[in-house]
Amino acid sequence: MVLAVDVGNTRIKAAVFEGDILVENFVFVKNELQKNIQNILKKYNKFADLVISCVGDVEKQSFLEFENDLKVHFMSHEDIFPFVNCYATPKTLGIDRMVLAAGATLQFPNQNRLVIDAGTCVTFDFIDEDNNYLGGAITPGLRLRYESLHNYTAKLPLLTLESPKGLIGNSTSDSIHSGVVNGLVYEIDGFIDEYSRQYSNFIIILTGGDTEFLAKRLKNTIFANSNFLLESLSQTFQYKIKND
Ligand SMILES: Nc1ncnc2c1ncn2[C@@H]1O[C@H](COP(=O)(O)OP(=O)(O)O)[C@@H](O)[C@H]1O
Ligand SMILES: CC(C)(COP(=O)(O)O)[C@@H](O)C(=O)NCCC(=O)O
Ligand SMILES: [K+]
Repeated sequence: MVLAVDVGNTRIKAAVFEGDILVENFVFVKNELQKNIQNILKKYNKFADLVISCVGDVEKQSFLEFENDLKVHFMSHEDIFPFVNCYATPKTLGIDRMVLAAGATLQFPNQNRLVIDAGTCVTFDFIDEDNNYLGGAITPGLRLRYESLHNYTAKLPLLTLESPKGLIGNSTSDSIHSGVVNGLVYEIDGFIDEYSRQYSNFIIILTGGDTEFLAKRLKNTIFANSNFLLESLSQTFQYKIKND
């Protein structure tokens, strides 16, 4: 069994894999990392590997204490990936984005792929049909947009995610919900439309904490899978073992 852990900038996601099958998944916050991992290890008690993709500020040491129980692998830029990295600054590319690109390459062979990860930030990653990772875009995610409006103004309240009542916000809160939610939805659809002008055919994968909320609001057809990063992490790890 493999325990895959994704440390994002907001939350930590973990999933238990038996071969390719996702058996159970977990979400927790940074300061409950060790307690949660311990509980998962105790519950299944037959893990061989712990594989981690980390872009959040969690110390490596927090995972190394589990080395007595299983093998601990941190995905890194030095690993083998199934695509050619054409990013001009490959060493600064988020390891989560590399894992997403690897998952898209392995799961959807011989086609152009656009991966959209709606987490703390919304990231776009494009891998062409020849398996060249070209790059993409980074923009603030939904919660970050609400927080920025509050943190950088004197008068705007901090609101939590809500469906806008319509296009035209008729109060401060309605205006914020329309701006944040409609704004991101139009942005994503706008990006997809622009990609469509350059590439006649590509599949779109949407993942991250805001997947469900966004999926039903986009006009474009996408393949929505909240677990895509964890599944990709497990697949990238298997790929690394086979090709090392
Ligand atoms: N319990 C929660 N806590 C924080 N964010 C949440 C929660 N549930 C859903 N979200 C949404 O998930 C997004 C963050 O996604 P996530 O995948 O956890 O980010 P990251 O991978 O960057 O840690 C936020 O924009 C927020 O709207
Ligand atoms: C862009 C990110 C902050 C996204 O993080 P997340 O929203 O998943 O927490 C992360 O992929 C990162 O730190 N990237 C480094 C810069 C780059 O990818 O070019
Ligand atoms: K992201």
